[in-house]
Amino acid sequence: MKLGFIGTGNMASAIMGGIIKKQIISADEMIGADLFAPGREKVKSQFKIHVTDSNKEVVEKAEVIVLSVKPQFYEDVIHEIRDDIRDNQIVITIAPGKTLAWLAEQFGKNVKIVRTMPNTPAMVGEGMTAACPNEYMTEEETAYVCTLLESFGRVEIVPERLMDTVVSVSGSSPAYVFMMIEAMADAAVSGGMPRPKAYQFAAQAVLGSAKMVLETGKHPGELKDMVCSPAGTTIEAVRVLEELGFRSAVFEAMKVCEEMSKGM
Ligand SMILES: NC(=O)C1=CN([C@@H]2O[C@H](COP(=O)(O)OP(=O)(O)OC[C@H]3O[C@@H](n4cnc5c(N)ncnc54)[C@H](OP(=O)(O)O)[C@@H]3O)[C@@H](O)[C@H]2O)C=CC1
Ligand SMILES: O=C(O)[C@@H]1CCC=N1
Repeated sequence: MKLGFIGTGNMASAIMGGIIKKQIISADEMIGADLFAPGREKVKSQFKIHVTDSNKEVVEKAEVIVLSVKPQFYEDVIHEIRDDIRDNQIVITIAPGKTLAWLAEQFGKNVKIVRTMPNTPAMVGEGMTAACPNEYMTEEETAYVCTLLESFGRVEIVPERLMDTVVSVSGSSPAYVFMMIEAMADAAVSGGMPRPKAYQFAAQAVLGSAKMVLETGKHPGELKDMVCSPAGTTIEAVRVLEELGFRSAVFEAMKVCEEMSKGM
C-alpha cells in the first residue's frame, strides 16, 4: 500500500477523491481505517479502497500515513501507533494547532512528519494545501509528498508560524464561501430565479472571480472597480455591503478562526 488514512471522514474522503481522480495512486494502493463502520463502508463503496477497523493495520501496510482524525483524537491515535511506525515511513498531519514540536513529543522518537493544512476543494482537484516538513524529511521525500498533495490542488511550503493563518484563509474558508453562495442564491430566488439555476449562477460567478484574481495578477480592488460602472448597479451593492460590515465580518471571523486554531 502506498497511502493509508487513519480516519475516513470528510477531509480524508476529499483527498482520496482528488488523488484517485488524477490517478497518482490507484484505489488498490490505498487503505483507510475508521472506528465508525458506516464511515469505512462509505469510502469503500465510493472509492474502492481497502478498509479496516485497525489503525495498526494501516501503519503495518502503508508507506505514507495521513492522520485524518479530529485534533482531539490525535494524542490517542499517535500513542496507539507510535511503536509500530518504521524509520522509512512518512506521517502527514492535517489537524489545526498540532505543531511539529507537539507531534514530536507525542511520537517520542524520530519520525518523518509533514504538517499540512488542506481544504475540501481537494475533492474536485482545486484544493489549497500548506505544508511544513520536519527535520527528518529529505528533500526527495518532501518533493514526493508535494507531488501527492499537488494531485488535488495547489501546494505551498510555508513557515510553521503561518499555519494558523492558513487554517483561516484556506482550511476553513470554503465554509464562508459556501455561505456566501447560499446567500447569493437565496437573493436570486427572491428575484424569481429557480433555485438550481441560482446556485449555478452564484457558484460560476465565484469561480470566475477567483480565477481572475489568480490568472490576471491584478489587485482584487482593481478587479472590483472594473465591475462598478459609474452610477451603476454594482456600486450601490458595494455601498450596502460596506454599510453592513461585510469586510469587517470576514476579517473578524477569520481572526477568531486563527485564534481557535492556535488553541488546538
Ligand atoms: N473538514 C475540513 O474541511 C478539514 C478538516 N481538516 C482536519 O481533518 C481532520 C478530520 O476532519 P474531518 O474529516 O472534518 O472529520 P470527520 O469527523 O469527518 O472524520 C474523522 C473520522 O475519523 C474517525 N475517528 C475518530 N477517532 C478515530 C480513531 N481513534 N481511529 C480511527 N478513526 C477515528 C471518526 O469517526 P467518528 O465520527 O465515529 O468519531 C470520523 O469518521 C481534522 O483534524 C480536521 O481538523 C483539515 C482541513 C479541512
Ligand atoms: O473546522 C475545522 O476545525 C477544520 C479545520 C479546517 C477546516 N475544518
